[in-house]
Amino acid sequence: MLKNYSDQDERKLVIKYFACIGFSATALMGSLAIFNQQYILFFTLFTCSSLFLYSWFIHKKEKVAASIISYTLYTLMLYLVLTGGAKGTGPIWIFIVPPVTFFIRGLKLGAIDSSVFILCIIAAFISADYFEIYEYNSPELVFRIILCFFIVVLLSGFYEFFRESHSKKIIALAKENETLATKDPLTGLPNRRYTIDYINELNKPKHAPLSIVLFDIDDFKKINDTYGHSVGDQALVHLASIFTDICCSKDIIARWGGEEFLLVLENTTENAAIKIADTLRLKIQNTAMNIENQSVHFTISGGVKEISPADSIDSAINSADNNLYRAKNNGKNQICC
Ligand SMILES: Nc1nc2c(ncn2[C@@H]2O[C@H](COP(=O)(O)OP(=O)(O)OP(=O)(O)O)[C@@H](O)[C@H]2O)c(=O)[nH]1
Repeated sequence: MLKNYSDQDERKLVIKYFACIGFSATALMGSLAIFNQQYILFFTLFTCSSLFLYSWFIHKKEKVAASIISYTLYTLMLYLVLTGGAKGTGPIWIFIVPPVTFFIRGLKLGAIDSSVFILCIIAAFISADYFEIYEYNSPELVFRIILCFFIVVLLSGFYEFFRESHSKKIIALAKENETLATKDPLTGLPNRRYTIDYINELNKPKHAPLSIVLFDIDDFKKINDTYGHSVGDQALVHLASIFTDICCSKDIIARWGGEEFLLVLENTTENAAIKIADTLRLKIQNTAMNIENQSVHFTISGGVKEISPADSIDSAINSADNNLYRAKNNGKNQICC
């Protein structure tokens, strides 16, 4: 049950933030346009403002919201370049495009959009002149605006590239830390800390009855003493793999510590848990491990306890431990409840 790490939530927030800014800015500029009796400009800004507002209300499909914001912005910018905007100041707004595009569309789509947008901007400047829509008096200024825009695209692209790679490194580190904190490094099974949290989470009426089985390998000290600690480690890995093979995907088998394993069974009564534990016990007894060309058989003992949502987890584990103790005292290789 590893967490799903991504920077998707941050990106959603940035999309909402841009939708809000886009709405406010275009609404304000629209008000100025109507004040200056520029009705076409007012209508264009009012339409853009509505689209920004609409994208703010899109909660689940953030890619759709990002596309609406981007394409609304591109269209508005092209319109401003083509018509000159208010008194020829239209083109200065195009510098908003690169950071917004890279922030909300990501590096790849941002780079594609920015490249296409530069070509469209050049075409818009040429068309404004060719179709006599607006006359830009200084070709040098137009050239410098385009050049400067290109530099801002490069800088925004670099920034997004470093931001994305840094974010990927942090996500990988967080995943690695979570694995280290929740898994036993030898067997790869969940560790005690993770399992306690898991049982607490699971101990709810909808999963009841919940049963646990605490297993302990019989006479494991002999394995270490006879073959050495590293063979003992291999034996633990061997037994862990038998446990995982037999358990259902919804059950969890954890390394509880040393040579102890804990099985957690949701919606399972004590009687059913005993049967499952006995199946595991027999499987382990009958599956030999090859150690130094000898077939070595292991046996396990287990203590079962059914937990109800009102029970404390600590006392349930203590009861399972007491039952395991009885299984050991009764001659090992058995399950007690
Ligand atoms: N190789 C290895 N041995 C471990 C590990 N953790 C615990 N052990 C060994 O497990 C053994 C447990 O010994 P005991 O508590 O005496 O239990 P036992 O020999 O299994 O006897 P019973 O529990 O009475 O059946 C000790 O020798 C520990 O060193 C581990 O991670 N690797």
